[in-house]
Amino acid sequence: MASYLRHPIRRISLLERRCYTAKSQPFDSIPAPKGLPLVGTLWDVIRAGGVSQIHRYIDDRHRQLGPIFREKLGHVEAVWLADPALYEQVFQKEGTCPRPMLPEPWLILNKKHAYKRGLFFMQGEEWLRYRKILSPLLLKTATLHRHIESFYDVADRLLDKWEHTENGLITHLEGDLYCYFVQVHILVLVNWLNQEFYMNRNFRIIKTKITCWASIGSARLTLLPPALAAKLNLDAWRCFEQSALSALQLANQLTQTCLEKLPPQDDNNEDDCIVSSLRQQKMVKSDIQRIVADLFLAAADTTSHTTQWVLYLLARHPEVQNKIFYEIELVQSSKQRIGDEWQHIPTIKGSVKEALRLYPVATFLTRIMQEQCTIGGYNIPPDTLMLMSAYTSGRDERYFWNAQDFIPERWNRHGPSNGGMVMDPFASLPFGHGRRGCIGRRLAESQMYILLYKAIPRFTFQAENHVKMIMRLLGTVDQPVQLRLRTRS
Ligand code: HEM
Repeated sequence: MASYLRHPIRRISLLERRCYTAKSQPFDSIPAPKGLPLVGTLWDVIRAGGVSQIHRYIDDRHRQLGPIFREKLGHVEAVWLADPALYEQVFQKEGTCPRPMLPEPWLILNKKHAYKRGLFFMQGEEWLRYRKILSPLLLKTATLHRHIESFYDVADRLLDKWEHTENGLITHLEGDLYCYFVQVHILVLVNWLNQEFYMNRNFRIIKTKITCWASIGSARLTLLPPALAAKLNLDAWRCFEQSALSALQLANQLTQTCLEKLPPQDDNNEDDCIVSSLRQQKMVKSDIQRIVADLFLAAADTTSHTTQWVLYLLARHPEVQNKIFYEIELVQSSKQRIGDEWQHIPTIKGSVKEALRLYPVATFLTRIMQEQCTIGGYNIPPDTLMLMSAYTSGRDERYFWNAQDFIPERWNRHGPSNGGMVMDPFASLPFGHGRRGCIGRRLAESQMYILLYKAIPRFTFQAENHVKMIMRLLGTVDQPVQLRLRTRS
């Protein structure tokens, strides 16, 4: 907050917004920091705390250089944006098959090991074809509602486990949530979950280690040209390669096991789960496998880290927990219960939105412009990488009243006290936007709402420590969150 007040990001006037499209200055005139010969601004990054603090580093740059600047970080040159009007321009010009930035270490790895990957790694016509098949399946509410009872069941098991922790202290929140979200995604994707999986504690332990290695490995790689690191087989590359291969192997094994457990193809059973729907589309098994394996990887990390932030914020705000508790009581006492009450708790929805605004797991949205265009009044050549700084715009006072504070009510459109608390919702885009926006958004939101809907009536949460955000591929906590829970009487 203090840093914001000292150096507010320059405001973009209405006139300037209009001018963005009217005139175009050369690319080289985009503000840029002064760097040293050869190493550029590398020392600045290291001084600021390295790649794990990159969100803060970029935040400071925006205060210094404004809502648009260009900078080469490591081997990647990009134009950085922190303004909803500029985001809008990027999405307007992203084309029919938008190109996000694919992490280079993963591209090298895919090529080296001849891995064909899922939707996120696809481009052009191939991406468009699979996206058209997957979008309606993942957005279909029937797919979700079919599993509600099972979701409740998985949530109850996690909460039962928490109820029996010693002194009510949850010490492995990240691992517990990861396991929970893998289980609910298995239900949706392959409609199979049994005792064997609940018992597979190894999965959680292995995965926790893998996430950690993969993050450390690729974080170290981002300052090194990955192609060079791979060619020289440097320690950082080997670390990344080992952990990434283990993660892929695990996701593939899981998908393979799930495919084997699936009942034989039944033409009348198309809505049962995503995999059987894909089989209905006559998709070959190897394609189903790579797509579903990548969905597991994309789904479990993002939802578990976000839920960790939500629980942490709620634990710091007992008054919000109580508000949710009373909203749930109210909905449950209503005579018009229809079984989807979990969808109608405004403070749960607001809490998830606030956690994603303050701690967006996808801290930067990326697009590679395919044609020459004008953004922010500057000429942008084809193949320029645009990085949208979600962390910075989500905490900007111009778009959110008391932007540094956790205020779930600000998102309640029908509430009495939200007037003027969200000036521009486009400044917080935690699921991205446009044609390549997150395909799992509805699924992720529902699963997070259901867990909170089950948890808050049972417990109150209290945070035993303070955590900060660091980048480990995703925006996550710098140390394990220690939650103490008490059973509500
Ligand atoms: C809190 C949870 C989640 C967050 C914050 C999140 C965020 C994002 C973001 C920011 C993108 C890039 C969007 C863009 O560039 O415009 C994305 C893409 C994607 N997400 Fe999610 N996601 C979440 C959960 C999920 C889940 C549950 C799934 C799968 C079931 C999923 C699957 C994907 C896939 C496949 C893509 C690539 C889409 C494409 O390229 O067409 N995500 N997500």
